Amino acid sequence: MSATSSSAAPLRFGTPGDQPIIRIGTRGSKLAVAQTSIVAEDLARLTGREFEIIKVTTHGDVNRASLSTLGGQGVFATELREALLDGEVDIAVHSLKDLPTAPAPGLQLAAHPAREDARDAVVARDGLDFADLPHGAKVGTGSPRRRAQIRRVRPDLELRDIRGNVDTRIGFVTDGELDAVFLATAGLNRVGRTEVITGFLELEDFPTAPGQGALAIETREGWDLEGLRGLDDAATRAAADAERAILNGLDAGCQAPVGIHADVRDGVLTVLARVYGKDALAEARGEVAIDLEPVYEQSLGYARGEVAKQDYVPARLAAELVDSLFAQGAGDFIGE
Ligand SMILES: NCc1[nH]cc(CCC(=O)O)c1CC(=O)O
Repeated sequence: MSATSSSAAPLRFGTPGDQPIIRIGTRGSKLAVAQTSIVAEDLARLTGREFEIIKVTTHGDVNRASLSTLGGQGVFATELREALLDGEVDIAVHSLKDLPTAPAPGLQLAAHPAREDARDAVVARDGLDFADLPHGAKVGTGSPRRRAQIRRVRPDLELRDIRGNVDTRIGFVTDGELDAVFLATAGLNRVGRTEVITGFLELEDFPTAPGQGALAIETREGWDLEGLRGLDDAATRAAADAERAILNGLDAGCQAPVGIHADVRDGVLTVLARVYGKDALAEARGEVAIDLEPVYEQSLGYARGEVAKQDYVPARLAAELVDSLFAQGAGDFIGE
């Protein structure tokens, strides 16, 4: 049984009708509730139904240990998935980057809304951009990927392992303890804190975590809702599938020192993947023309194991890149 709680004033969206309210599960953090509210508003508009947000407390929220010691894998997703399977909620909204790549039996990834900005943001004192940080500045991040990327370009910076929600991390800078922290731009935008951003880490040098900036709408397998597909963005889905197929192919979790970013522009899927070792780097990039129309149906079949890797363009490109990364020693870096 997962811990669910509803606040005094229920969070409802849409107009009450004859049909039952649809319950949307989410983590209780400000970011989770903010992004789930955006989804609920869109769903109300697309389906004409009424929705209520149910907060589910997850292991990742209760345990305040550093994510690197927690191990990462699914700490935020497991209880939400249990609530879905138990029928306590009908829909779960996840940050895609926190969702394990292994398929969850009995559940389906029903939609990926259009992705937000995938870049990491710099939040620094005095409006400083990354390049302006003085020699030896104290910077905080709990992410092994961000640590590796920063170490490569600015070995002079003093790295501190921090974690906590968006407000906590911004607080390290505003209270003067650190010179800068790094957060997902998407999260800052969704909670309405865009104004704290003092710079961006561009994806070319700082490819982010697979799925960063994207959301996943999960439901019980076979559960369908008229209009739900209207929320799905084919380009986001293709990019997300490619990124997650690489993570899965590397046998790496969301805490691995891996940066992967894919996007679709003008009918071309471009994927960049980097695996960071102590002193070395494995990099692979690829491009392929993609027809987004069939991606939706194919992607659902691919998730169920009914569409083979070699028949699904994003997965095929991902498999090629994984081979190349392993040939460059990525397997050793992941274990380091
Ligand atoms: N690991 C926590 C987490 N999960 C999703 C986001 C941001 C929103 C997103 O990437 O969609 C964050 C915070 C962060 O990394 O700054």
